[in-house]
Amino acid sequence: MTTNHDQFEAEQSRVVRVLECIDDRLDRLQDELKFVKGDVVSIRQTFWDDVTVNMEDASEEAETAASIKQQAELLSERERSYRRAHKQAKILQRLQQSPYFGRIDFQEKGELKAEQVYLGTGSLLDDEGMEFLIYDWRAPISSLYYDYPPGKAEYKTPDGTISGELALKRQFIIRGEQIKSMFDTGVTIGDELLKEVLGKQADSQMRSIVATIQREQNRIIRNEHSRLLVVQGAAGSGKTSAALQRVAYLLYRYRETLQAEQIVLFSPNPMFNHYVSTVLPELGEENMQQVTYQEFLEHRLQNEYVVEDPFTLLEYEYSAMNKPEYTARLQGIHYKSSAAFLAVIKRYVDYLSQQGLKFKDLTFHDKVIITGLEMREYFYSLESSYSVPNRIEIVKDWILKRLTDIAKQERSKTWVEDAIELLDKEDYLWAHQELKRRRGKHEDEEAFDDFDAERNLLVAKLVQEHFKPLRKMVKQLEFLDLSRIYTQLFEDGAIMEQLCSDGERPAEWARIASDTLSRLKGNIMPYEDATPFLDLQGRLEGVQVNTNIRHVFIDEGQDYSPYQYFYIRRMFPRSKLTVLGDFNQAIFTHTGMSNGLQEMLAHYDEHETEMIILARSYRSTRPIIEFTRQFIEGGQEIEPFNRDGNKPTVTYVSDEAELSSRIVAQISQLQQEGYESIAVICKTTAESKRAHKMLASQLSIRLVHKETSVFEGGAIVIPAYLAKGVEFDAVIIFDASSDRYSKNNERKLFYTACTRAMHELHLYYMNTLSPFVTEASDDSYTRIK
Ligand SMILES: Nc1ncnc2c1ncn2[C@@H]1O[C@H](COP(=O)(O)OP(=O)(O)OP(=O)(O)O)[C@@H](O)[C@H]1O
Repeated sequence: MTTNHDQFEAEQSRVVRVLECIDDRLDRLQDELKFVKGDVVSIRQTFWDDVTVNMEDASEEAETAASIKQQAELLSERERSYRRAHKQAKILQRLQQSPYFGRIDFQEKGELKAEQVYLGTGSLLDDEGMEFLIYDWRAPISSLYYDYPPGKAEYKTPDGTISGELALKRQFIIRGEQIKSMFDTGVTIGDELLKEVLGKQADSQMRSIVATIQREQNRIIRNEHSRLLVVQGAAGSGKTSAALQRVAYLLYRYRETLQAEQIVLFSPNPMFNHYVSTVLPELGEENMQQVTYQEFLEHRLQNEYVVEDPFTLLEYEYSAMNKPEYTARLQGIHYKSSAAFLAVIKRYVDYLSQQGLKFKDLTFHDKVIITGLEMREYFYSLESSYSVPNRIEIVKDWILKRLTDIAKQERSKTWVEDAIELLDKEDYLWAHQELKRRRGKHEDEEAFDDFDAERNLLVAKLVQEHFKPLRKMVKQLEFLDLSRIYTQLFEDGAIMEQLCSDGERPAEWARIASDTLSRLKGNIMPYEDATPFLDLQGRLEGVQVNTNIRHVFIDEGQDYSPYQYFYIRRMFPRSKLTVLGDFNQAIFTHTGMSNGLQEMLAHYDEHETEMIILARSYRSTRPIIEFTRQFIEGGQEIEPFNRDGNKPTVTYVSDEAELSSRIVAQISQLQQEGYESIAVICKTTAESKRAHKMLASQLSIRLVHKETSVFEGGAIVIPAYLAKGVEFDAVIIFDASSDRYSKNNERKLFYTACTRAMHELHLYYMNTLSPFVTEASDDSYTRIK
């Protein structure tokens, strides 16, 4: 009978054997790499030596081209081999650190014996190339490990479903050639390993979760059929983690056709980009593109406007309640983010198709040469059944042609005479040679009118140079006055009346309109106007969509409005979409995930859509989850992962001096207990600055602001909305008083802030405590006087 000890010994000696194989393979690969690298270098150095360059006649030219092509092909083949070998070496080096983390024994129906399947972060074949010593965690068979306890099980392959019996499921923690721990599990992925992983301290960068992916997370990762995959998950339920593993999975599954740069992740802020940037390289994959929605907008708006950042908008939402225009602005934000406003923009384009387009005057040397009015008349004289973008295209060609004529007339103007006098010798030389070239064969013959001909050439060139910027502008359709077209919607009440009935317009429309106009005066585009503005531009000029992108991921999906969803979908028409969010963390008052998503869902057939709910939360200890889930509606549904810890504390302080000394003492104590990442979370930037000023004189603490792009450990002060998506060993809520967090729109912000804590959560308040806490049960936290 085999004992546990025997099993351990057997596994241990297998680890040693596999590592020997890895070492051996790596040695050979290093030699190969050296060799191929040598090849590449020498081909590059002697590239031209081996090419016969001869341009005497057409056939020689063709031969030269063929010889260059041959050399280039050889070079790129060698470079490809190098990259392949390099990637393989990287995988082996990773496996050297820890060859595998799991084993399953699976007996396929009809087979006599169970196959032992060891799972790691890459695959490894034995020397004969017959048997897998390690399976990549993304291989079809590996999904058994994540999906089933021992017993009947099945997995999908591209050729169909394979069923059988799972006889054993074993987990390992292996470092180098040592098995540190090993246990057999009954349930899907045993709690033991997960507890161990989750009990660790926060890293300054996110970790990969391959060894402990949970069954419902695996559904997200391996989903292949949905065009729209929506994940609604509690705070800390592993949405971001699952999304990143999904990227790694897709890159593996479709490795022949899908590149990392064909995947885009919309992330909440630049710091988050840094936080998640190591997960994919750790798994041997390249990072996908990452972009914040604001960067995405700014890229499309080019230089015309700077887009107001969403954080400024949030600050406004949470701190400008007393301003006179507050209600109108909020209503405006809400309206401009809605599907109703999208419908207005569509109708506005129909309206503009008949009347109302604005064009800019074109000036040359401070003189108007083609008026906006002329362009408008020309536009509306065109066949009205043509689409607006088509007609704009025709107007563009018409303007360019007119510019050519105008340029010709300019040649006789005095400014040209003057400018010609100032030309360099090189210009004259150019004209001389150009003339010769144009004459071709008779180049030796000097004609008596050469002087005039050269001068004419110079004049034409000079005028052309002066018209270049203008032509460029026209080609970029800048003659269309988009700003005025957009503002007209707010200026001219009659248009809006025509576009939507009284009931459809928000009650405060007049104030929204005047507030919008005053905001659009500068070159800062309000956040809520940027998307409709760009959409309008696309509808008038023709959209330049991105068909290269195959997968778009939207993290913190609850913070995107219906209009933004629509716009993203339109910009990436060939892309599948994965949206991850938590409507309980919808901190922008104007959005609300269900709204935006419901609009989206309507655009997809049911069979193309999947919604997965993650109810289990892994980030925080059980006491923290039991405390925080009371702040939100339906919070009881959130299931804490069973990890013990201290109850959150709530401390009353009488004044700011006490607040600061208590927090300083708390941070020191946490540091003594070994916690490294400690965040003092504030409601706004203003509060963060104040808190930082108070604390920085007594201990080393950094202030995080919206431009911070690197996520580091240590003690920090951070506004709640920037802490989205990230986590800390310990969280201190700087001011949990009722005057900070009591209104409905502050509830989710408060919840988001508190759920950033992994191991410890401490709240401080002056005067009265936030009702979100007083409504929670007394025994879910410890009161400190
Ligand atoms: N299967 C898992 N195995 C190990 N750790 C996990 C697993 N799932 C989640 N975690 C851990 O739980 C924490 C929270 O995960 P993640 O940030 O992905 O959650 P989230 O749903 O995106 O959270 P939030 O919405 O609050 O930002 C991370 O530390 C992550 O490593």
